Amino acid sequence: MTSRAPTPSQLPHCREAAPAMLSLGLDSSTQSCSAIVIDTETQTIVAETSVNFGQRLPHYNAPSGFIPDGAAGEVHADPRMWLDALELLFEELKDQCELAKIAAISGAGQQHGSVYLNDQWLNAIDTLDASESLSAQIQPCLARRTAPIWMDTSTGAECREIAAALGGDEVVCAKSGSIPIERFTGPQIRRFYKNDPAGYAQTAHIHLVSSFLCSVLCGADAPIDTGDGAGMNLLNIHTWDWDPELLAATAPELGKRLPDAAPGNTTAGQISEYFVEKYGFAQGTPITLFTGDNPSSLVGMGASRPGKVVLSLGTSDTFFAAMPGVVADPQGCGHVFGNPAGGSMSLQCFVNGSLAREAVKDKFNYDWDQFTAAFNKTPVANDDQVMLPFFRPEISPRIDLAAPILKGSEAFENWQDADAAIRACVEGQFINMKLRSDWMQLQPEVIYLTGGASQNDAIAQVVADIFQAKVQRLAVSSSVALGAALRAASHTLGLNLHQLESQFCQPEAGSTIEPQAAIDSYQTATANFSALLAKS
Ligand SMILES: Nc1ncnc2c1ncn2[C@@H]1O[C@H](COP(=O)(O)OP(=O)(O)O)[C@@H](O)[C@H]1O
Ligand SMILES: O=C(CO)[C@@H](O)[C@H](O)COP(=O)(O)O
Repeated sequence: MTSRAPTPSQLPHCREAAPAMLSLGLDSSTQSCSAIVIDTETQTIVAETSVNFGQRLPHYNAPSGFIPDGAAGEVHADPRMWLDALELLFEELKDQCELAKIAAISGAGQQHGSVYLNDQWLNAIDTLDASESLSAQIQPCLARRTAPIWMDTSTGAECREIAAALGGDEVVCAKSGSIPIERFTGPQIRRFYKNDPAGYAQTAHIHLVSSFLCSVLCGADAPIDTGDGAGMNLLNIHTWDWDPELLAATAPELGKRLPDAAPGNTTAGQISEYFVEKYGFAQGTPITLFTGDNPSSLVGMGASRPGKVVLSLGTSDTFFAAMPGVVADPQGCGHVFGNPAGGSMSLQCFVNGSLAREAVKDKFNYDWDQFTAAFNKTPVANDDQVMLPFFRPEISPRIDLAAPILKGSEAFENWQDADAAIRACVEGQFINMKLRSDWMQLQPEVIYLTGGASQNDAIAQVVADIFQAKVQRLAVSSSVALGAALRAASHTLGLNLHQLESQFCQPEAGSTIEPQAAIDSYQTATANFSALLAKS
């Protein structure tokens, strides 16, 4: 997530204070890999840095973190890019803070993405040579050159097959917390097994992005935590363990290819010698299981206990909250994931998030300032002209686009009015979000905003107006990495997680945005949106 937190040099005591209780949180999300180091004694941020994949590693040809123009809905990324970014990140981090003083480590990865490894994997990560790069040494272990990620929509047939084998979408949803979903790892594994049986046969281990990176850091196979594991259509959300029927419906002998599933507050291992020698971490530093970026953000937003609603505007837009019990979406669009602090969380994901906003911005060659200024030049609710802001297939609601096109009301089809189109796109996104998140039965008075687009006050104002709720941002904006640092500190240093959340997850002073529009301002626009959607 993009950083707005004070830099270490702006923070008092950050280098001088005795850093006895330092905890490192990592975040490998869609577009960047980020790190934050917190000092739990002085309650300060010691270091923070981020590596943008597209900007820093352009040779992977993934300007937004994924390889563009995949066939048949495929969206993949190169795992070597994530490894190179991790090394760049540690290079930068060691200039900001003495890594030997870090006592606890955890992390998070973009959800659902899967890495396929052959039988050389365990030996390779156990015997890494610090004079070589991670990517060069792990490349020979890749049984599949690239990793399908959460934007991949190529598995419609496999979703139907898994549902049929189990007795319907509802059965899969009751077991796994979600109906079979194209981007989820189980359907992705099934497609790989069907399309490339030889590649599947060579695959000895399958990891999520989170458990892959955790394993590399430990030099040993790490379990998949229940927060991220629930995004696979393979984990049973009642036992929080792999479900034999889901495994059998997905691919043969899948169970032996998966690591264990375990709760997030489990020690994965100790940092491997490679990172001790190359970057100066202390030998034996414990690593807590990694989780998905959204479950991690739940903690980093101070929302791991039910009561707070979080809206993350990263590459995807996600709306989520910790739940007192298991609450599943009757329409089958939403998901139940494990809450890293215990219990579960509900989440609704909108694939057309930041990249859709960027598409409208780029269409008019605007920068973010011009994009933001458009909201001052246009009326709230845009005279009730709405747009269906779907530039790529969407899950919330399900929209399969043969070719990515913008669906809009007639007023926008000719793209005459840039400012109105920008407002219509953003308003369409949040009208849609309000309609799709009703199943969680949350009527938040405050929405906690995070992710790269959360810094945009105009977008935050639209959220406040449509949800008729206050919007707040936190002082530390990298909530995924912060959540990982807090989880590691709690688990390894024995500190109370909720106390850590109240220390580190405070609203940014003056960041509250109140609703300005009248309560019924979006009534007609919402009806128009629903009508347009029904016609599409
Ligand atoms: N000023 C801004 N206004 C709106 N969106 C922004 C702004 N700055 C950055 N963004 C969006 O933030 C997105 C990246 O968010 P980030 O949380 O870093 O993503 P991820 O965690 O998925 O890698 C970019 O795709 C960009 O569109
Ligand atoms: O698919 C989902 C959640 O189900 C996405 O939210 C991914 O987890 C990617 O997250 P960002 O990189 O957009 O934060």
